[in-house]
Amino acid sequence: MKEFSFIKEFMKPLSVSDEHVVLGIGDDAAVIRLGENEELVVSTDTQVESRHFPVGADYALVVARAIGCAVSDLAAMGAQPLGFTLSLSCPNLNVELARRIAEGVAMGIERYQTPIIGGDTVQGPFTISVTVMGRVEAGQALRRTGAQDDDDLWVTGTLGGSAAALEEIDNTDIGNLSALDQAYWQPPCRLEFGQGLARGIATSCLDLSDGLAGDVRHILQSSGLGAEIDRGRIPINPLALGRVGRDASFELAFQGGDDYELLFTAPASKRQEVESLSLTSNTPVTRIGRLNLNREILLIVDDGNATICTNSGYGHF
Ligand SMILES: Nc1ncnc2c1ncn2[C@@H]1O[C@H](COP(=O)(O)OP(=O)(O)O)[C@@H](O)[C@H]1O
Ligand SMILES: Cc1ncc(C[n+]2csc(CCOP(=O)(O)OP(=O)(O)O)c2C)c(N)n1
Ligand SMILES: [Mg+2]
Repeated sequence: MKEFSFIKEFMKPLSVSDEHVVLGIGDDAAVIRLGENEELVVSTDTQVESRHFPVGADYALVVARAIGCAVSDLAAMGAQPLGFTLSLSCPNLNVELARRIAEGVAMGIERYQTPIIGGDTVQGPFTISVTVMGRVEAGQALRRTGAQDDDDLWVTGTLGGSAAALEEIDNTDIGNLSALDQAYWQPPCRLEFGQGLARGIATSCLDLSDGLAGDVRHILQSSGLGAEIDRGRIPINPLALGRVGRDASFELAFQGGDDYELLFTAPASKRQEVESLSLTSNTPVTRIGRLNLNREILLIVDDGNATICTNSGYGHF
């Protein structure tokens, strides 16, 4: 069974909204009402050795990246980070490993502007779980739902760099990462941009972890809409393009995953606001397509020819 069927069919029915739970299972994070004006945003993500990060990688890099991947869900909700907890499972623990973990935590705290507030430490296979908490003004959280017919589809940054780096990750020397390696090890985490989008600009938003081809479907499915994406507009990481060429880098950008950029929708009337937010937050942004009424169908337009995309991005199981 696919992870999304498991979540939808078995877990989601157990989650009910009540006066406190504004948003339960199914989005990048849950939203809990605290008072009149504030909501708590909570999300958890687990990283497993050899599945999410290469065997033998420097643990400082692994831990800092895991924090970034988790905080990225707060960016996708337009939330301001409040803190994170770190649950660690390691086969053994010595002073050297402890130092690497502590260095990674310190890097993550600094890079992603989020304090550590707790965690858990157990023996077992290398696994890291990070739970993040953030705040939004009541009713402001960005969701995967909410896109409207004719909305523009936008993406931040460039795509495919992380997957290209991962194809040849042999160097995890923390002091000597290439610019392409950084695309994998240092998720961009668009916090300021996400918070700006939540101030009435975006109609829906998520962060790209499983690849554009798969993740765009979360927006389409939850709004009952389709989309047309202009293949030539997808912003491919130039270093990935240089390394593997046009077609292969397109595949990495489209379905490689691990980009942690934001994918969002906004009405055409908000184009100027998106552009000026991009400037003030120093976040590159590209308009890659438009939503339409063709239920959940993704069309890729290339030189005037349209093809239906059946690719569904990264999946566990
Ligand atoms: N085992 C689980 N039990 C309950 N909820 C889950 C479980 N696994 C995932 N979810 C929920 O399903 C939704 C989608 O999860 P996921 O695809 O991991 O999102 P993301 O890519 O933002 O991390 C989230 O709301 C998440 O909290
Ligand atoms: C060693 C290694 N191989 C392959 C990948 C590619 N990969 C693994 S999981 C994944 C998807 C994102 O992980 P997931 O647990 O689904 O994160 P979430 O969507 O919950 O944020 C990708 C692209 C990787 N990151 N590391
Ligand atoms: Mg997740």
